Amino acid sequence: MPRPDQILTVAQMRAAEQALIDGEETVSSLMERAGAGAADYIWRLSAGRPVTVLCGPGNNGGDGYVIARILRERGVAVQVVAPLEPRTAAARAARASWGGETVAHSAGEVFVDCLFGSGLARSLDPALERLLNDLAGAHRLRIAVDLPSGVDADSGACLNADLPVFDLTIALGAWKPAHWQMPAMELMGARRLVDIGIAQVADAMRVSTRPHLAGPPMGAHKYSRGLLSVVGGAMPGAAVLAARAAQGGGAGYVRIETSGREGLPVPPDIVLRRVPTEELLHDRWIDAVLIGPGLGRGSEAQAILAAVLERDIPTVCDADALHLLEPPMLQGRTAALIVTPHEGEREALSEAFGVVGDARIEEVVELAEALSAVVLAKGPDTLIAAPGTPLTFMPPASSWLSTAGTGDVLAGLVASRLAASADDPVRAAEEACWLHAEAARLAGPAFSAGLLAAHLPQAWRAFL
Ligand SMILES: NC(=O)C1=CN([C@@H]2O[C@H](COP(=O)(O)OP(=O)(O)OC[C@H]3O[C@@H](n4cnc5c(N)ncnc54)[C@H](OP(=O)(O)O)[C@@H]3O)[C@@H](O)[C@H]2O)[C@@H](O)CC1
Ligand SMILES: Nc1ncnc2c1ncn2[C@@H]1O[C@H](COP(=O)(O)OP(=O)(O)O)[C@@H](O)[C@H]1O
Ligand SMILES: [K+]
Repeated sequence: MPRPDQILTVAQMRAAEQALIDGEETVSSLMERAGAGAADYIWRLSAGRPVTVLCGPGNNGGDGYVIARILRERGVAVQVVAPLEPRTAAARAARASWGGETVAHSAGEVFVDCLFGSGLARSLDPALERLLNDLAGAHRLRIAVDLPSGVDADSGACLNADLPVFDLTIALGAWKPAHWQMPAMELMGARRLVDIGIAQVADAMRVSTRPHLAGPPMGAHKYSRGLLSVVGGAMPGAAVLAARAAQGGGAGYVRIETSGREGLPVPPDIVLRRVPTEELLHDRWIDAVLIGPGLGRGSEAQAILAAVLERDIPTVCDADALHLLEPPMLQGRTAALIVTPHEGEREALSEAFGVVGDARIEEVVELAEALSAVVLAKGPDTLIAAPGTPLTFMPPASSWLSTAGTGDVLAGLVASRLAASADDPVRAAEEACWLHAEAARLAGPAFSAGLLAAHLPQAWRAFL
C-alpha cells in the first residue's frame, strides 16, 4: 500500500512509474488516472465556472488535455492554451482525445497550470513566463497541477524570479520535496495529493503526519514522566523561557542548573540548582539535558558545554551551543543528541563539522551523519534528519513564529519530549514541532514567545 506521506525525488518518481509501466500500466493509463483525480478537485472548486487550462509540451501538458476533456464531458466550458506542441506520445494521444481547439490567450474564472511539472529542466523563457503570469493574473482562482510551473521539484528552487502564486497545488502520485520546501512552497497555496497507484518506495522521505500523544498513565509520577535539566548560562532569561516551555511539553520534572551567579527570574514552580561546573548534572535520575539558550559563547560557556556533553546523557543543543560545538566534544558519546539549528546556526555547524552539501536538503542529511545526531533544521520549512532514518519534512507552521524567543520554546519542547521518551529522538523532535505549531495556531497573530509557551497546555488537546 502506498503511504500518503511519502516524498519522492524526480528520479524515484520516474523509477516508481516505470515499475508500474513494466507491469499492467502505460504512461497513458497513469496520465488518465492523474488527470481524472486532478479534474475531480478542479470540478468541485470551479463549481460551474469556465476553466482555462495551460498545456505544456511534456506529460504535465498531457495531464492538462485529460483534465480539459473530462471537465468538458461534465459540462464545464473549457479553453486550452497550448503555446508548445505536445512532444511525448502520451501527451499527443491526450491532445487527440481532447480534440478541441486551442486559443492563444484567455481570461475568466479558473486557471489550471499544466505547463511544466517534474520534467522542468531550466528556467522558463521570457515569453512563457509572461504567458503564465498573464493567464494567472487574468483568472480569479489558480490551480497548479503537480507543481507550479517554474519550480524545481527536487530542491524547491524557483527557476524564474517572477512566478504566480496559486490557490491550490494538486500533487500527482506522490509529494515531491518542492511541495514542502521554500521558496517553492510559498507559491503552492493549499496542497492535495492524487493517488495514481505509486507503490511505497523503500527509504522514501516523508512529510510528518499528526502524532498521537499519550497522557500520563494512571500510575505516573514526576520522575516516570521524565526529568529534564536545562543548563543555564550568561543570559538566564532564555533558559527560563525554554524551561517554561518544557513544562508544557509533558516532562514530569523540569529544573534549571547553573554554575553562574546571575540573579535568575525563576518562577516558583521551576527548581533552580546552583552548582560548580564540575557538579552539573550529578543526578542519575536525569533523563535529558537542554543546553544552549542563553549559554553565551565565551570560554566559560565552552567549558560548560564540554562538561555537559561528557556526561553522555540524552542532550538537546540549541542556540549558543551550536556555535561552540566541535567534533572532539562528541567523541565517545553514546546517548541521543538532537541539535536544533536555524539557518545561520546550521551554517556554523556545517563549517565546524566539515559538511559541504550541494543544497539545503543534502546538507542537513550530511550534517546528521557527521554529528551522528538528529538535526532539526528549523525555519518555515523545517527538516528533521537522522542517520539511517528517512528525512522528515514538517508541514508549515504559522509565520507569526518568526519572532524572538520562539526557538527557545521549541528547544524546551524538544528536550521535554526527549526526557519523556529518550529511546526515540526523531519522534521527540517531531512531536515538539507539532506542539509548537499548534500552540502558535492557538496563540493567533502577533504573539510573544512567552504567550506561545502559555498556549502549550491547550495545544495538547489536538494530540490526545
Ligand atoms: N511519467 C509518467 O508516467 C506520468 C507523469 N505524469 C505527469 O508528467 C509530468 C512529468 O512529465 P515530463 O517528464 O514529460 O515533464 P514536464 O514537466 O511535462 O515537461 C517536460 C518537457 O518540457 C521540456 N522542457 C523542460 N523545461 C523546459 C523549459 N524551461 N522550457 C521549455 N521546455 C522545457 C522538456 O523537453 P527538453 O526541452 O528538456 O528536452 C520536456 O519536453 C509530471 O509532473 C506529471 O504531471 C502524470 O501524467 C502521471 C504519469
Ligand atoms: N516564517 C516562519 N514560518 C514558520 N515558522 C517559523 C518562521 N520563522 C521562524 N519560524 C519558527 O520559529 C522558531 C524560530 O527559532 P529561532 O530562529 O531559533 O529564534 P530565537 O533564537 O529568537 O528563539 C523556529 O521554530 C522556526 O521554525
Ligand atoms: K504545472
